[in-house]
Amino acid sequence: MTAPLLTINDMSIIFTSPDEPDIEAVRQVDLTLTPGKTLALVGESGCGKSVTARAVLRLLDRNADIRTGEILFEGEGGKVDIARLKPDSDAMRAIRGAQVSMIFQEPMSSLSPVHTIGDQIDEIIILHERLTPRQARERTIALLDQVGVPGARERANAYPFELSGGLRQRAMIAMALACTPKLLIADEPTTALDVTTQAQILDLLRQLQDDYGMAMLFITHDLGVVAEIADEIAVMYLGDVVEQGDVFDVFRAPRHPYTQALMNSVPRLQRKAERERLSPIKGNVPSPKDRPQGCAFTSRCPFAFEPCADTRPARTSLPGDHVARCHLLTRTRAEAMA
Ligand SMILES: Nc1ncnc2c1ncn2[C@@H]1O[C@H](COP(=O)(O)OP(=O)(O)OP(=O)(O)O)[C@@H](O)[C@H]1O
Repeated sequence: MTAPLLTINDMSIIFTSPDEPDIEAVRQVDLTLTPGKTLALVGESGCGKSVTARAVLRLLDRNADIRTGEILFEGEGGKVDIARLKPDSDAMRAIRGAQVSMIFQEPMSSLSPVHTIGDQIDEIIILHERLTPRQARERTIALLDQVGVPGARERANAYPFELSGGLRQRAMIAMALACTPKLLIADEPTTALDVTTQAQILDLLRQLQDDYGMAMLFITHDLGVVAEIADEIAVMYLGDVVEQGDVFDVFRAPRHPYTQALMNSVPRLQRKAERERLSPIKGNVPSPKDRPQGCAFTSRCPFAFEPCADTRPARTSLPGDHVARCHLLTRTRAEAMA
């Protein structure tokens, strides 16, 4: 078995504000990322996916605090706990952008509008690898070519606004790969693209992962994308990872009512009968300020029973590496009512 590249243990992230109670946006999360594998982080808006990913790069807002836990990274200089590094330290800068990089839904959040894409990629290469400008440019052209930018040598001189959305996304991926990262974090990178371009970008990421052997943390709310790209899945709800495991195991037999509800709310085009039974999840995700003391999903769960509102379910191990947090896995409803 390949050794993990990044292990998050028991990580809780709190947002503080002078006039409001603290918000626990991420609660005791455990995740493992392995070289060559993709972990999809899934859940509705506001459940803590981006906060979890940004913690790995120490790119959290100033009012955030990693209150508990560790983020163990097998870096170039040996194992380091990212949770203990200062966000602006040299050690963190050596990891961010070089060993771990990130791509976003909106390429313009990482591309500068006033520099050519070639200049921007050259700059990163020169910063981290001490090549000459000429060598860096050759590397940039090779990267743009590898990510499928046609006419890479000429396109390197283009400004982002001169490229289509799909090409901009490819340029951002080239930039993220400039220092051959060990981990690529992808935050909804295909959400804003049309389906054809989305499929091409997913293919590209899979191909690059094969070429570079990097681990990937892929944030999405789209289970179709998970099926395309992921090896493992972690389902988040209101800051909790409620279920995680091998994609095949979780898709075949989801054990948490939230995962089940998410899957029932996705249309499967090839199965008309199932589409007719499509059921959206009732209600809305509560604000983290109103989080139930027990299971985060209690207020929307059709199976909630006596312990759910007050007692947080433990992580229950299921066959394989499948884990879920639900009282139904340890007690049946009938038992609890007896
Ligand atoms: N600076 C902040 N101060 C207070 N709360 C914050 C701050 N940043 C994020 N949060 C809260 O943390 C929670 C998790 O947010 P996060 O952005 O991780 O959700 P998400 O699952 O990535 O959602 P989306 O899919 O919409 O990006 C949300 O309730 C959000 O309001």
